[in-house]
Amino acid sequence: MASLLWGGDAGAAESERLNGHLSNLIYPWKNLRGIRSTAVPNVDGSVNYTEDDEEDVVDLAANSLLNKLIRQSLVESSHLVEVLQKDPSSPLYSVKTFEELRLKEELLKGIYAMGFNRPSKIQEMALPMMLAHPPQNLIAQSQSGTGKTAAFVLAMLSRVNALELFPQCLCLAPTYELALQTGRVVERMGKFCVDVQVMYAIRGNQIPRGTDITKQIVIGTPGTVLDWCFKRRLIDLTKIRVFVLDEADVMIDTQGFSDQSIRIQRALPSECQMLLFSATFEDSVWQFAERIIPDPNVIKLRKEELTLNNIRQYYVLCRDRKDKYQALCNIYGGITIGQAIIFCQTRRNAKWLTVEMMQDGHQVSLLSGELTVDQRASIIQRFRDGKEKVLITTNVCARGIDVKQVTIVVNFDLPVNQAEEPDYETYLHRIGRTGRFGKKGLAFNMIELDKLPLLKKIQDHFNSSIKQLDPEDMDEIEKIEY
Ligand SMILES: Nc1ncnc2c1ncn2[C@@H]1O[C@H](COP(=O)(O)OP(=O)(O)OP(=O)(O)O)[C@@H](O)[C@H]1O
Repeated sequence: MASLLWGGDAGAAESERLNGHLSNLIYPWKNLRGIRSTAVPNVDGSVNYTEDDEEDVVDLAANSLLNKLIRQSLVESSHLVEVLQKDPSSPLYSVKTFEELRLKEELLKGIYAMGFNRPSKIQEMALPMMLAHPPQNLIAQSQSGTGKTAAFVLAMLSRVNALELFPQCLCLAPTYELALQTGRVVERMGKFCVDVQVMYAIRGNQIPRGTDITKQIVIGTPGTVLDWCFKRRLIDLTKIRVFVLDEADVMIDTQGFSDQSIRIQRALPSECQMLLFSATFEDSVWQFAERIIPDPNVIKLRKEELTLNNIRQYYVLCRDRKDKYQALCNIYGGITIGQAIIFCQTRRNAKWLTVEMMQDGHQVSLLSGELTVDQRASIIQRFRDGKEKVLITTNVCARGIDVKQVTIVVNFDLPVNQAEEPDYETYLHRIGRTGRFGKKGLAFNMIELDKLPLLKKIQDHFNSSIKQLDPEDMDEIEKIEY
């Protein structure tokens, strides 16, 4: 199957250029929220940076892309899938194999070529609903990595008619890069569906006026899709059979996207199948989902809860950051550390610490918000491969990054919110583990005396004990095991 931005070799070349763009990880996320660009420490420990005390803003779209780039396999869950049917009296089907879905031969081949043996938990329930006749609408929510994209790509590919040369499936994504990622899944899964083609309705894809779009699947961002449908009349929405709204939680976070998506949805024919996916399900997502998906079935897979139960937590009282660093060195000298993640509240502290540690000969890498998503992905990959033993980071890494292999987490600064109150959720995300893995861990909090009340609040909030550690008492440090 081919993917074209617009027909002919020129289109293919352009597609390649955009895809290449993505793999070279050169995305200007840093500019999205007005964050200044600063340099990363050099290998020799020297550093050229503009010092800033900025905290990294968590960018949902960037995080989502990062998750996709670093994901290595399906995220399993021990929870049951919850299903809410539009018509509770109709039978509920679930499948344990892809064969049961009676897919086209070439599609089944594509699925197996991707290495999928059986449907994921959410796919077991979602696929029969999505492929049912007559088509059913669906709202599905499950954590990132549980197989949602693969599910709706399968639905789109199974519903297109390759012989009809006009857009039949329309998928909205919150960013250009996320649209390209979904397109890649369509290309891989549809590898043997030779006559099915994808087109990207994204900024920068200039289509001459009067062009007849012959590709069956269009993936794009709401603004450009709106433009192509209403202003330029390149897409006839009345012919769309499957409408997918992906990453709804990220979508509603971007101003204007909800309204644009709703405008597009309103112009679709009533028999068009409408599907909405989201990794999280706050009330705002739910309200949006209900506005845009009529008569939906709903599927939810709850996320594994994080717990502090298996984590031994310590705190060390320090005078200033130099003192914190000294305490860190003592801990480092006293216990055998495999790999550790150290969290700092500001980029400035993270950079300072990186330089100090490098100068002391540690293998350290720095992950912070000024890096492009691709650079972040490659730093995380290197860390996972054990190329660096310590990852120093800001809040940009607190969530969504799988730190299973890391047994030591250091809060070089306690996470606080803008009101200077403890940020409990971030604390939990930094050091918590899913109880299911039952893995043990150690957490060290470096705090100045005036931050002690914050620590106390964290302790009370989680009803867990955080023990004081004397950084000078090497005997005590050496007794710590994990
Ligand atoms: N049935 C399956 N068997 C094995 N691997 C699968 C299966 N379904 C999906 N995967 C793989 O698991 C990973 C996560 O799947 P997918 O991207 O579809 O999840 P997602 O829920 O859409 O995540 P996100 O919300 O981040 O997009 C991908 O690498 C995908 O190729």
